[in-house]
Amino acid sequence: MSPLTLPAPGKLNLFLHITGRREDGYHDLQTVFQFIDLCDEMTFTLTDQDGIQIQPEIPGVPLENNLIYKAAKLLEPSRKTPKGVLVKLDKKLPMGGGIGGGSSDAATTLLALNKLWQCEHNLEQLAALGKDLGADVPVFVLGHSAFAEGIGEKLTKVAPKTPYYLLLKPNCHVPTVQIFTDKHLTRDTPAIRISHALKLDGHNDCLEVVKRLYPEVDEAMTWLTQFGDAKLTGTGACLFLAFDKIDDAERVRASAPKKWQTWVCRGRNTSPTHDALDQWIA
Ligand SMILES: C[C@@](CO)(OP(=O)(O)O)[C@H](O)COP(=O)(O)OP(=O)(O)OC[C@H]1O[C@@H](n2ccc(N)nc2=O)[C@H](O)[C@@H]1O
Ligand SMILES: Nc1ncnc2c1ncn2[C@@H]1O[C@H](COP(=O)(O)OP(=O)(O)O)[C@@H](O)[C@H]1O
Repeated sequence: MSPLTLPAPGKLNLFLHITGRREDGYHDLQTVFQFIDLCDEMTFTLTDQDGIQIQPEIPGVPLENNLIYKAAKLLEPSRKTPKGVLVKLDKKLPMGGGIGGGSSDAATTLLALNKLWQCEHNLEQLAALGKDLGADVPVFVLGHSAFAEGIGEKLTKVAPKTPYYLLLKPNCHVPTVQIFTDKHLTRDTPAIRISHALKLDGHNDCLEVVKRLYPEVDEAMTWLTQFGDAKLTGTGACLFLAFDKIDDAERVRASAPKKWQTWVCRGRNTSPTHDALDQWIA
């Protein structure tokens, strides 16, 4: 069987409203997830030797903690072949930036190995398997932009506009749990109806807490806001600003302070992983 190469896209939270807190500490939220065409690239090759290998190692992430490894382990019991797998990872998505690279790698692994190992799960089964790896895994598995509710698990397909985005990463890593446990986080944004999700100019309830804890995010937000309605994705640290024209996005990018990593990318309402998988011939 030929190797399978797939992109694993990042995502943006076009807004993120926190509408409540549950007894188990998890938060009720409402958000719109949209994919971007900035992607990790993953190549899956079946091996005669049993086992799951990942190359290169992600610095600071032991093999057993790598979400690719965890996703592969979840599928091992249902594989119809004794073969192992070698996963080559070309990491392009910044880690811990709120663009979901780890979750996307995990989802892409589930989709790829479901084919290569002939596990024969449908997308709903794969999404259910993946959700314990991270709240964002199901949306990547299902492969369509979505309005999410509950703790992020109730997904309804939506198709927001697909502008160009200038994506900016301040030089800090924001742990999701730190933001969700901060006493200053507001948790009382009134719930909206899905019919308002794409009309309303939503906000990100995590922003004020993230800016307070990470002055560099505050500084980057102040800089990007000069050019328009900049937003934080997820719990940060990445910020983004939408543009109709790629040239405008590139112009602002060229003027960004060099201490920050920046990208120009485009919103996508279907996952590039699914598009590539549909074209794959074994
Ligand atoms: C809130 C989002 C929006 O996209 O943030 P980002 O991670 O993308 O920044 C995600 O859903 C996060 O997904 P993920 O990072 O996979 O979170 P998980 O591993 O499921 O949870 C990490 C921690 O965040 C908190 N958490 C997460 C989701 C939620 N609805 N309520 C919470 O309180 C919990 O403390 C949990 O232990
Ligand atoms: N394959 C992977 N890619 C990225 N991060 C991973 C991976 N496996 C485990 N991780 C861990 O997950 C953390 C969150 O990663 P990521 O999904 O990129 O961030 P976020 O949820 O903020 O978008 C990383 O800091 C890293 O420790």
